[in-house]
Amino acid sequence: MTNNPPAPSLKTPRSADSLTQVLGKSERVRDIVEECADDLSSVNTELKRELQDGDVSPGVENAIEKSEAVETKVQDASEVLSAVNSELKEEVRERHILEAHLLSVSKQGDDARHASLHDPLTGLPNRALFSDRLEHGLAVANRNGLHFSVMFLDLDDFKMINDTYGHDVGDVVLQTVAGRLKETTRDDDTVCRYGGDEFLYILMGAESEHDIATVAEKIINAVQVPCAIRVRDIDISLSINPSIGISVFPKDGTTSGALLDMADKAMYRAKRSKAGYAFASAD
Ligand SMILES: Nc1nc2c(ncn2[C@@H]2O[C@H](COP(=O)(O)OP(=O)(O)OP(=O)(O)O)[C@@H](O)[C@H]2O)c(=O)[nH]1
Repeated sequence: MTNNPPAPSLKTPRSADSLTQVLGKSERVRDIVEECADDLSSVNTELKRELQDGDVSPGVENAIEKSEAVETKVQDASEVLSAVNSELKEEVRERHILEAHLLSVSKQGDDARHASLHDPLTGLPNRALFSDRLEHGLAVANRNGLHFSVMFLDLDDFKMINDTYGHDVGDVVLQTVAGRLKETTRDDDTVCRYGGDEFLYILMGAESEHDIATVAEKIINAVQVPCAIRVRDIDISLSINPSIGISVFPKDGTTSGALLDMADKAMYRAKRSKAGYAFASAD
């Protein structure tokens, strides 16, 4: 039987801060060693003067020689320590640069991830993130026998705002509406910008039509509040109504596609009837 050597364990490299602490300790040791070298040197100088002034025994002469040898060693050690500390200082400097670079790369990764999952105009989750959350919601609801609903919200006559006041004003309206939708969302829920003037909600937990309708009314009331916008130095107030279609899991569908499709159709019914919101129906 052959004994394989144990795999080398990978240790996390020391951080620049931790290396700085080591450097601090090493510099304190170097200071002490330097001090010892200076003390030894002055003692040895004194002893040598005594040696020149008078007779001393061979034993003392021997001791002085040894003491001078120790002085040389301590001085050498102090120089080596200084050189080691200089290298350590350079290491700390490089580690700082490396850490700053890693931080910036990691931030760029976070920013790119955030950008790929959020709508740049409103900051809301985008379609991709919504799909992910919807699939997750389906899995959780399936596993635990829970209910949830999907709301498809489309703004009424939004094109008219763009056509009348310009695209930039339309953008501000979309941002204002998005902010209000976010405010009416609970932590468990998700709201996303699906595209153009369309938004989607996942409403976890609400089971009865009455509860879901209450949330839909709350959303409509929030969106309907007139938007105060300054257009080319003139303050205007723009009102917009949403139409909401609602599908409920598992009654109206058990896949994301089916739930979105049912909510979309219900939204068009709500828009046609100007009812504000409508639940999906089998017809
Ligand atoms: N300002 C702005 N407009 C956008 C943006 N994305 C899409 N739109 C416009 O949003 C409008 C959406 O129009 P529709 O939903 O088809 O029409 P609508 O006027 O809302 O009519 P209904 O939905 O039938 O009530 C179009 O004019 C698009 O050009 C955007 O990011 N900013």
